[in-house]
Amino acid sequence: MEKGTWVVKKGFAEMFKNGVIMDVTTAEQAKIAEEAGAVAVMALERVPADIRKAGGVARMASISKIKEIMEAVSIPVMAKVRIGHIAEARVLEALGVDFIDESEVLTPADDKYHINKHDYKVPFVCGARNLGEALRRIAEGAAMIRTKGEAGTGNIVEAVKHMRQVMDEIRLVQNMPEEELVTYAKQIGAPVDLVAEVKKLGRLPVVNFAAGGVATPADAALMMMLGSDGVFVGSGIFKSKDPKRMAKAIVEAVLHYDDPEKLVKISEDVGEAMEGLEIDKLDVHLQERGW
Ligand SMILES: O=C(CO)[C@H](O)[C@H](O)COP(=O)(O)O
Repeated sequence: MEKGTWVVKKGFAEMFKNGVIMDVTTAEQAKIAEEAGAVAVMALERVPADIRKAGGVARMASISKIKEIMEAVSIPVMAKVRIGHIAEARVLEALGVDFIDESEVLTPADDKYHINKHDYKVPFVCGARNLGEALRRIAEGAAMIRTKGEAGTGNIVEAVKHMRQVMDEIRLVQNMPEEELVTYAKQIGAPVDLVAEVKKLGRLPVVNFAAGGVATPADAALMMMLGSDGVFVGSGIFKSKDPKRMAKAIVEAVLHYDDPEKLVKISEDVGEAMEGLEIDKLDVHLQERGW
């Protein structure tokens, strides 16, 4: 099958279903993620909790860092670019990463436009807080969506809010009479053909993962219970007391989210979770980036 077609990009994303994608900043962390059963890793300079602490401008990771991670593992390697940074995206595509995350966790490069992702052979994942935002990203060519949550906080409340919002809107569209679709599409700023596809499928046309704030196995299970296709975790693993155990437990929790007895076992002895932050006390809300 020809590389870079819509079918291949979307199908590749579907292979991550029911899995955990872990942010990693070194080869050593990438190996921990792979051994824990992560379906992919996301190479970046710092996990979101440290990006938050450091402040300043957060950019695509250095080439040497991404290469180090690509050489360390055999699972797919994703990497982040700044919103709208078409040059960072071309660099990552040429480098041969498996997936690009056009991410609000990095400082946006363009305050109006996202990347035209149809123009690339490499698939993209993008963040969204509601159905309109998710469908705008898909219209631009995103082959995978992740709800944004509030990355780096260890606080699951925003991830829950965004997943519930997307799921509520999908249910609304499913029950909507055909004649209301055009007006609704206009209201949420989404192409009407994609709104019609959501109505037909009863879900987004691409996989939808949860991200931002997952800090315990129960948080990961919660996102699956709410209808997520899988989970991204960064700070929740590598800012916990015992990343190896936490990583394994989160992978297990995603697989067995509907089995409370198993979740008891999985949640035992994971060590201390990362410290959490209250959303109203934050200086920066990363989720507000993207349009
Ligand atoms: O940025 C991401 C996806 O693009 C991260 O994978 C995710 O949001 C991590 O958040 P956290 O550090 O809160 O787990």
